[in-house]
Amino acid sequence: MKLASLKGGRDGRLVIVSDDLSTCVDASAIAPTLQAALDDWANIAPRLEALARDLASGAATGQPFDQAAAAAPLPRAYQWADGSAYVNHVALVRQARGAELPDSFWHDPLVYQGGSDSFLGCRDPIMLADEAWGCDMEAEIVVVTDDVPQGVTSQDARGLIRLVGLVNDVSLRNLIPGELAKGFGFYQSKPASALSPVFVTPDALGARWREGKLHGTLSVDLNGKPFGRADAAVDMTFDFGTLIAHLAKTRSLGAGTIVGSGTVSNRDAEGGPGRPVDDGGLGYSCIAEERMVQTIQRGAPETSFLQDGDTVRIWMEDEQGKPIFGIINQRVKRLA
Ligand SMILES: O=C(O)/C=C/C(=O)CC(=O)CC(=O)O
Repeated sequence: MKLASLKGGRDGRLVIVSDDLSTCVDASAIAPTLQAALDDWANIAPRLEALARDLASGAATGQPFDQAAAAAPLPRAYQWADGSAYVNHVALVRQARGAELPDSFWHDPLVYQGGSDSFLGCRDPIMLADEAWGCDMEAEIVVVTDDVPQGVTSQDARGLIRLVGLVNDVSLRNLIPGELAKGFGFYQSKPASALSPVFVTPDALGARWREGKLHGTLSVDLNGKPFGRADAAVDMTFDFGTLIAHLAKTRSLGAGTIVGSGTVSNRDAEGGPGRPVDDGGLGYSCIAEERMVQTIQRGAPETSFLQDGDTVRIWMEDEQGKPIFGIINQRVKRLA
């Protein structure tokens, strides 16, 4: 089942979207918002599934689904906890700012809590006040949990994942070093993130969803050119079950918690940090990685961070080449 929230009010209006994303049907008579559905998932989900079957069979009349009219599936959420499960990414961004990579990062997940009071829709602009802040995209996978009990095992946590989607976890690279040095973690360096227009239940992902990971190429284009083609399941050191168990070690998690994978990042076939797509590699899911590789190879970064007017496109295709979660397609806009 695929779910979205059409823009309207603070929390949007819940719709069920057809598999091919062409049509949707209002589900607000069952649950007005996605959060309301998650709050009572065991009872609500079977009713939503029945409506999804009616949409697929034609028994329910759909309307055209316009991704541009979609808010984030959860326009605001009780919690957004972003992991950093691709240690290749952490190694490169740390190298870029001269910070060490502790060995513990290979067995103890790194997580921060991001702002969840306003997620951007998939076509909302990235409002940037100052290009000197070093604006970067980070293409990631997210899952949404049901209620998670404190102390859950990673195996049980996998069974509490209700939805899967994509995020652009926008980062301001040049604010990060000073902010992390203060000791309380990210705040100003993590502006609003954008979510994919559609979230999908794990069962509807078939074989792409296994062992707590999403399998498939996460495509990232920068200004219309291929920039990243990494596989989301490859080099993911911590699966989502492990990330959730880490989050719930000392407290329970409320239904609707969004958990991020961290920037998807693959090493290249020779074990190196990766090559650009136009050089035959899998590219990068953020600009900071490419800049670091350029610095290693040629002594200085060449690719600019995001400027006014730049566009970022993030999506994952199914076997027929159709976007599974819709497309995040954002333009950077100077904040006047
Ligand atoms: O350590 C840094 O300089 C920056 C790290 C990130 O941006 C981490 C993050 O958001 C999680 C991730 O994408 O892996």
